[in-house]
Amino acid sequence: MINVEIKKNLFYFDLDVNFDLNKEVLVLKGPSGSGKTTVLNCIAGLDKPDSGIIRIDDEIVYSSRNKIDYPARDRNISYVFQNFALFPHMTVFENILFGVDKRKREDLDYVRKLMDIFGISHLKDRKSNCISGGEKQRTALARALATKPHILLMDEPFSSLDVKIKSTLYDEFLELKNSLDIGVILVTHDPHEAKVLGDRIVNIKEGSCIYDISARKSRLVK
Ligand SMILES: Nc1ncnc2c1ncn2[C@@H]1O[C@H](COP(=O)(O)OP(=O)(O)OP(=O)(O)O)[C@@H](O)[C@H]1O
Repeated sequence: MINVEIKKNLFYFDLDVNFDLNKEVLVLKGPSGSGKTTVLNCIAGLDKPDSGIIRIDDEIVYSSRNKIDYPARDRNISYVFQNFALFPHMTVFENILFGVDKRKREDLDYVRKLMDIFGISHLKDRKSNCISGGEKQRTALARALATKPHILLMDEPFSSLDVKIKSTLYDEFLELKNSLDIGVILVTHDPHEAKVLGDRIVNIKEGSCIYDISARKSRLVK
């Protein structure tokens, strides 16, 4: 589904990562400054590797050798940013509709369904700067899924939330992920979150991948 083999010179070390993603949740875990966000940005087309190749659904979206570099909008990827990046002057509904073809009735119905699933329908007309952290997280996730991406990138989306809200959102996220059948790359510092949500964990240390197959095993034996 996605294959990443990229190198990039960063300030203190070289990023050199190499992994595949299928329809699963792959967790990128590692200390602050180890290169996790840079990897997501390169996959999304918001940053550029120095060399390498990125394939999405068997299509090459980035290749240094062949000088291919698809813009972000053509990669069929959605991105949930750490601070959610909602448009504060827009309502919850307008935020989620952003990027959706509003002329298509089935797409509008899908947006309403997502709002139901995430329990935010009652906030439809509320400005997004007047909702709680957990509600912002749900809105950001609904917005990311509204465009029906093949890949979902999430950069520490739960980090600013309290423990109780986090565990509710973990359950909602896993339920939805199973029904959507998409690939997810989730960046986190939190070992518990990595274990609960990840099918597979890739640790990044100073720009290099260290694989950890234990997470997948522990999920399989449950
Ligand atoms: N455009 C850039 N060019 C060179 N170096 C960069 C660039 N952007 C970030 N860096 C450096 O690359 C390293 C990795 O940064 P990155 O934001 O990817 O780390 P991270 O693992 O996501 O960190 P955090 O968990 O704190 O968000 C840092 O040392 C940073 O200073």
